[in-house]
Amino acid sequence: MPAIAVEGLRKRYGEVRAVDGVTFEVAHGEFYGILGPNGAGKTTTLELVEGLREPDEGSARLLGQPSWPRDPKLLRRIGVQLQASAFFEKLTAREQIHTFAALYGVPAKRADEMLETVGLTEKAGTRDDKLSGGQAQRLSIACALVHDPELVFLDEPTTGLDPQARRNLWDLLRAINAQGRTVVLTTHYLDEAEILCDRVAIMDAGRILRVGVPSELIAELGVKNLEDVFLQLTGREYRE
Ligand SMILES: Nc1ncnc2c1ncn2[C@@H]1O[C@H](COP(=O)(O)OP(=O)(O)OP(=O)(O)O)[C@@H](O)[C@H]1O
Repeated sequence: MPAIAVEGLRKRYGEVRAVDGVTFEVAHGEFYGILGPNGAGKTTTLELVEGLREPDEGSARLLGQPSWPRDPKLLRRIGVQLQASAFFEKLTAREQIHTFAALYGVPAKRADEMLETVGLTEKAGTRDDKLSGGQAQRLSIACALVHDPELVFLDEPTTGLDPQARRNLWDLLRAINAQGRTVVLTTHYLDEAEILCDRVAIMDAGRILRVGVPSELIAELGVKNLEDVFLQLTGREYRE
């Protein structure tokens, strides 16, 4: 049984087919990337898969269970990185993660360990609005991991970070995956997907154009990188 099985997902917003018949599977322990330009439908796909939105059609199963309608027992087993804007207001980094831990019934000690894992122990007493972009991203990842989920979903985790902060976050994401967790991320950085992901699904206009191992896709199409793969598949230059 795959960790994630998605079948025929569709979601429309008025005339816009944000997700237009998406099917894919993710194996246990896989690092899977959903990539595509702005507006491709990555975020909507992820929200449907996570069970945060109701699909118009199709279904997603996580660890063998349907993600919609939501089931608290299943939610306990998945971690969703929320945007920093979803933090509780005016709390310090430590207070944020302790609050998440308390909601999940996780001991405070575990919350402190997660702060250490993401390298934020020194910033534990800093209020969320005083953290840098990279620190806030790491705190949101720590909050998503505090209850030790088997599946981790990250929506554009490195957007807006400087190159060094991006690399640090890549190390953290690799470590999370190396612990045996299944990781799904969306990104519009093709270089990031090429470096991190075991397999990628390339999305455009609500559809998955191709799924594969980055190096195999590049070799198959006889091109240099994933940007060229996108160009070959769509006939358009990839623009962030
Ligand atoms: N709540 C909404 N109401 C109306 N239209 C929406 C809504 N959410 C997304 N859309 C539209 O659906 C399409 C897909 O959006 P989505 O955010 O899923 O793409 P994305 O690939 O994640 O893009 P980005 O990288 O910009 O976040 C876009 O055309 C977007 O404008």
